[in-house]
Amino acid sequence: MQNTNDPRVIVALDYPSADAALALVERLDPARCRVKVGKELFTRAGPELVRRLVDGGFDVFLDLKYHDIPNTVAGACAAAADLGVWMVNVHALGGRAMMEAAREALEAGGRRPLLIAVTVLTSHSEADLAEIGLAGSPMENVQRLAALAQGSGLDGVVCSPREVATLRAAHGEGFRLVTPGIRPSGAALGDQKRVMTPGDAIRSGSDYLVIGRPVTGADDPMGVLLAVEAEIGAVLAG
Ligand SMILES: O=c1ccn([C@@H]2O[C@H](COP(=O)(O)O)[C@@H](O)[C@H]2O)c(=O)[nH]1
Repeated sequence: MQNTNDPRVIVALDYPSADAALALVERLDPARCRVKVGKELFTRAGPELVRRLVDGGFDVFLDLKYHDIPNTVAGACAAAADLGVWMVNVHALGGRAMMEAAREALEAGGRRPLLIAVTVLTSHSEADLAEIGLAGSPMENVQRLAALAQGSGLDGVVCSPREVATLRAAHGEGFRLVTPGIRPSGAALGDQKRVMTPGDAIRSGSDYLVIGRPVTGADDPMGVLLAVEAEIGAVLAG
């Protein structure tokens, strides 16, 4: 079984209402997984739900991917910290000044959440990047943006599990690598393009695995979660 002091799975609560999210959350153990609130649920249910999850003992990753002028992002990060979240994120494409402003805003507060940056979305391929004017492979872009994020004082990045081994070698153990694009063997990819299985992601050195639809869209979400936990546990046990 995985180390319950530092659960590696972050369940993406991509639901259209607080009630739908809470129906799953009530079956989750905060000692065994973390939860992520993203744009859909936050826009529907707002800070009230985030507070409720925090009060329920969950480490909450507020995944709103802030990308705006530095002053605006700094204010948004301070507001996220006030909610008591465990982790908050920005887009690395917002640049150094924005990321530094976000970090400084969090350092000025009492309880400092982890601050990480999205590099290249896991739904993007090299062709998608070319279309928006970013030359090079996803790996090259992820490497460049991860270096910028670390240089701006951030705690880690969001990347696909496929880039984890390279980033781990470049940035060391303390730099958090958070990976969506997790698909248990045989699961539908949906819109994800750069994916790995839970076991392979852990083997590659991923710190935290973000898993949404394979769990939330399953007939038996808890069964899928237990299988993911067992797959991770087997890798961690060596
Ligand atoms: O590059 C990124 C950044 C964030 N996400 C988020 O992770 C989950 C993944 O959900 P699945 O259903 O397991 O695909 C989702 O909330 C995304 O907003 C990402 O997928 N890729």
